[in-house]
Amino acid sequence: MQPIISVRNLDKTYASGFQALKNVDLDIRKGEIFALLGPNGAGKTTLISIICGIVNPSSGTVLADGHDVVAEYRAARSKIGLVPQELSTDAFESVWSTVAFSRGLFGKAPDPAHLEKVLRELSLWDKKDSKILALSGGMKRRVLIAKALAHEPQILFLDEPTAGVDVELRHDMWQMVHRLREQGVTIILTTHYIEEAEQMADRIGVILKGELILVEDKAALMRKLGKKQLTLTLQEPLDRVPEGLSGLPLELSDDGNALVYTFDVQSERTGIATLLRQLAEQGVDFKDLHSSESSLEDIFVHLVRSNASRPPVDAAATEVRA
Ligand SMILES: Nc1ncnc2c1ncn2[C@@H]1O[C@H](COP(=O)(O)OP(=O)(O)OP(=O)(O)O)[C@@H](O)[C@H]1O
Repeated sequence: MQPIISVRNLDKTYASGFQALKNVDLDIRKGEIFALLGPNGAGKTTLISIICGIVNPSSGTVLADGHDVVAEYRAARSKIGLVPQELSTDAFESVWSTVAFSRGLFGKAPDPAHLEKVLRELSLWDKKDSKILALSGGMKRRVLIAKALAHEPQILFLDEPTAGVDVELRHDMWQMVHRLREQGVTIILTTHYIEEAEQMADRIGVILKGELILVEDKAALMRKLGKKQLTLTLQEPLDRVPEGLSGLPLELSDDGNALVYTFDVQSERTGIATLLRQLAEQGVDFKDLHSSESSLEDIFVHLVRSNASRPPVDAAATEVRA
């Protein structure tokens, strides 16, 4: 199937000389939930802004549903809904008129029934006549989503959708995302919250210093990079890992009450049988054991750390950062 978004050889150097994106290639599949992860300043917003036609690329191409986002801006943009991080709408407008205006921007005929559905789903219906300025921060976030959905986009971008929102709104957003996916909408979200990506995404892309260093199915990513740990709670505390066990990937907990054995999820042989035999030989008794798997967060921290020593993408980057 043709990807709904196709990014090729994308570079972005801002006027300051700062290279925010370097040679990004990315295909987004129709109907998937794609999470773009990366630390502050990695280039997530820049990438989204280019796909949405708000920022021009320095080189490379982006097609949204087959339309070039620069050459065929209007056609491409009409397929896309963008929920930005901040509201830059007229504070004196009512919720209804600002959302209706957003729909009109894309040349869509008025459709009060659709707008009502969107506002109801976002628990904004009883606020439809309120002025934006009179809304709470959370309600303003809901208005941003309503605006993005007003023209029935096939692709929805959510830039840090749940940063600073309360539990209820976060829950509502996740539900909304799943509902939209059921309707066939493709969703791309950026997030700092690994938990969010872990719970919601089908695929994950990791962006670091302007480079997309990894794109993977979430399940495969967790299988590939995930580690499992087996924790053995000891009968008697130890003050160090016994000599005879020193060749194994074992660590003693700080209080000396548990031994933690780490192994690859992928590898065929976990070494657990050997571990248990050697423990018995060394006379180490345990009263309990449990295993746990690394979270996406562990994987992400590991990725960022192991890439921390990479050189910046160009010399200008060093200057700006210095
Ligand atoms: N208009 C601009 N001019 C110069 N540099 C810019 C401009 N916009 C962004 N940058 C720089 O480009 C880099 C990437 O910024 P971007 O906003 O894309 O990152 P991000 O991954 O979205 O970060 P965050 O998680 O903090 O939102 C940053 O170092 C930023 O300072």
